[in-house]
Amino acid sequence: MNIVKRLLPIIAKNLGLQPDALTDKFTDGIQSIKMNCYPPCAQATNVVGLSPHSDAGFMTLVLQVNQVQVHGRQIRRNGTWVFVMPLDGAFVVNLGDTLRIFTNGKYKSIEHRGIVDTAKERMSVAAFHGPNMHAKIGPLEEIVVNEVQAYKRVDHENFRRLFFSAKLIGKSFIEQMKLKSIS
Ligand SMILES: O=C(O)CCC(=O)C(=O)O
Ligand SMILES: [Fe+2]
Repeated sequence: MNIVKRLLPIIAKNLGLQPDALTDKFTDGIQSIKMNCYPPCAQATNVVGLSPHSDAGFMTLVLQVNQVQVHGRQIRRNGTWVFVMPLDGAFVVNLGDTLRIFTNGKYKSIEHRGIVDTAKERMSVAAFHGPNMHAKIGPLEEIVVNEVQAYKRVDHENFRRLFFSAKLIGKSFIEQMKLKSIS
């Protein structure tokens, strides 16, 4: 959580906001950890490792824990799946849907998926970071005074309920959060 907290004033500054614009939301913010294991599969091209999705939280730090350089992770860029190779000792940072919503779409959450290898096992640890449960999930007021609000504003609890009841299908979850008047 400390890494994310250090990035908050930098993101706020980048958006032209006061440095503490995001700080309060991350007092007692939520952090959860998930471990992923992708065993090798001879029929790798016929199976799914992890379905395409964007993470619902604010920011995810992903660490590949075994040192094998495998083609295990892809992001979708301009409609094409691109491999993201791990760097030794470095996190991969995913921007999540909550960051996208807070910034009214200025920061894009990234669609990604897990790929299985024919010969090598891959393991990763994903640390998901989100605001506290009192924070509303919606575009920051300071941003939407000057522009059209693109996403709904909901209670954090409802937001999480919506996410966990949705299927992991690409960007379908964030689509639900869009306001209908926005194409
Ligand atoms: O294993 C990976 O690199 C991806 C993990 C992931 O996207 C997730 O757990 O949400
Ligand atoms: Fe993910």
